[in-house]
Amino acid sequence: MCSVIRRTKPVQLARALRFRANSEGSCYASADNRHVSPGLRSSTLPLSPGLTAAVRAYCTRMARTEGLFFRQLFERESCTYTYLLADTETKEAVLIDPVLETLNRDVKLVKELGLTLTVAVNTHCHADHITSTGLMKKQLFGLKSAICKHSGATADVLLKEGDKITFGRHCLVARETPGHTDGCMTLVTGDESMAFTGDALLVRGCGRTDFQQGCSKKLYESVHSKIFTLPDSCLIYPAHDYQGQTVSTVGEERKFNPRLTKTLEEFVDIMNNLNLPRPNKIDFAVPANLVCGLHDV
Ligand SMILES: N[C@@H](CCC(=O)N[C@@H](CSS)C(=O)NCC(=O)O)C(=O)O
Repeated sequence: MCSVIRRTKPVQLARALRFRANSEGSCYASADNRHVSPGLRSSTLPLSPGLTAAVRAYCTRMARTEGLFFRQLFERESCTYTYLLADTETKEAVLIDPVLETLNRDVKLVKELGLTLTVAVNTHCHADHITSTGLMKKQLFGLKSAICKHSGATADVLLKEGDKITFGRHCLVARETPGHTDGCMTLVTGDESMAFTGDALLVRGCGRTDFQQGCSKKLYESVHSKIFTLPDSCLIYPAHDYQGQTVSTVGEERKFNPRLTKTLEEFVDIMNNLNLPRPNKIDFAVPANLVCGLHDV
């Protein structure tokens, strides 16, 4: 941590982070906000240039792309991150991996911000929670659902390698990253500054490969060829985190990921011995997600 941050008391840092969020509208301390007083008012807080720079460096959840609104949202039961991106001028927006439990929160936010949500995309057919894309389409006129064509799921848009989801002046480019499931995609911003990796790559981890067409060899190849080839500075935004980590970078994961820095053989061995319990909701989440979450609604 840089020296300016080290000298800053936690409450000052929290205020500073919220100030940046309010003034730029492109930063949101989602998971950390759970520990910040909701009544904290920060709009009058002056920031020295040094602190501004430090906060910028610290708060990597800020979009670095001019005119790109970005917000990371959290669903606590499944520890899923949902991401809202929008063009600050045209207000066209895209939502990544929305969860049924937080449907109302997300719809309310989109409406409050005056955004036109054009696409709600799932990075894959999730096994641990039900997507809200189907129900959200009933609430937001014109919204289209999207998922990878190899997922086996129905959606308005079936994506394949290289397809672009455009919103205003920005876009997300689909990279197929199978291994956790056959239909996993990583969505990369047009300038390669951010990658939404779903369950292919997690912060210091990766998705499990023991169900839903999981294949550890495929996952290793996907991450190395489609994610680790992005610039080192590219921010990694995963679909889940179980330890409160919110973001990483390609450079960090290439160096420090305890699984993917290993050889293929060692990786396969690690993945074969994770011994994780089955996700609690898998038996009804998968069939529901194959139809955008509308199964038996
Ligand atoms: N306990 C949770 C499921 C936790 C889990 O298995 N997470 C998946 C991603 S969601 S299918 C995973 O790949 N984890 C990798 C890891 O190393 O933890 C539940 O019951 O839902």
